[in-house]
Amino acid sequence: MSTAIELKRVSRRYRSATALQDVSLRLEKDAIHGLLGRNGAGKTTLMSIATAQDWPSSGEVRILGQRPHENEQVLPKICFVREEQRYVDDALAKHAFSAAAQAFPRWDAELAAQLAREFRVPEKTRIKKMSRGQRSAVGVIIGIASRAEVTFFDEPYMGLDAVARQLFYDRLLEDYASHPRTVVISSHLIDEIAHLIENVVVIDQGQILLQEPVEQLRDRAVTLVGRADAVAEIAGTREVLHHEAMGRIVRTTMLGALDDSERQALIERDVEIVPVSLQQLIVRLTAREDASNQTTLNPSQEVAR
Ligand SMILES: Nc1ncnc2c1ncn2[C@@H]1O[C@H](COP(=O)(O)OP(=O)(O)OP(=O)(O)O)[C@@H](O)[C@H]1O
Repeated sequence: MSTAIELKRVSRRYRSATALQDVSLRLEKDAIHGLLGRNGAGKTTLMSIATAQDWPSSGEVRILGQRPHENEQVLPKICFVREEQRYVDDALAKHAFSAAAQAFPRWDAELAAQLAREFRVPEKTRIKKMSRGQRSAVGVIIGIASRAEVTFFDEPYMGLDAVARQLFYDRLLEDYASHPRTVVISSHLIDEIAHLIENVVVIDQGQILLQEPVEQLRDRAVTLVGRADAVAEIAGTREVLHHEAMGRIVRTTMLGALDDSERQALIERDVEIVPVSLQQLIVRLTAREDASNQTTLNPSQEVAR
């Protein structure tokens, strides 16, 4: 595995808060990673430090094997799309795109123009005067068309409607397939980006709680729907993450994969196996992790909104 992003014991302390606490992380090159966590978990801080827009209080960062801070060799290879991006006062979208063309060597102007039409970005409205969704679209277009080797999207969907969000996911995946690169997306909409990401990183209170390939994570649990006695029989001594009863029918999410004989037994007893929601699984697993870390969090608190 080749590493694109590496943090070694990175901390970021503010006078009143510790945003990152001794974070060590290696993210694989040419993969799409999801950075998930509750409000204030440290996602933006981590991204700001990895993209050299902020300095760590201690620890080291390597992007494509180099320190990114004040490094003219590696900075053009990094794109950071964030909500509070500042633009020149009277800038139109085309001005932001020209600036991006200067900043990113692999910029594709035709792709940017095509995306601007698809996202319906107005040509003659100053970015400052655009709606929130239109401004987000400008950022998303820059993130995709920059083709930067390492691209960070910090909650890129703010203000984007459902059609525009789907367009973002589709176009990002298409362009990623033809131009592989390393992408990190922070999001609260876990199930919405689940099909996009290959690797999940969950951060909470400035620390990494979980890092795992999505497929592996999904295999950790199953959800069964069927008669209570049949489901209980299969569940056996497995750890139950979630349980709902609807009359005699129950819906139970439990840890542990099923073997062939258990699958056969489920068919015979008319118990259905349904896909586990990644959002549910992460919420439950991190609540468990929190409890075992003996933090003061209430286990019912959720990682995602
Ligand atoms: N400039 C700052 N001064 C003081 N504290 C800060 C500053 N920036 C961030 N923090 C604190 O650091 C912690 C992490 O903030 P960060 O913005 O990284 O979280 P986040 O995971 O991106 O949250 P959200 O999902 O709400 O955007 C929070 O407790 C926040 O209050």
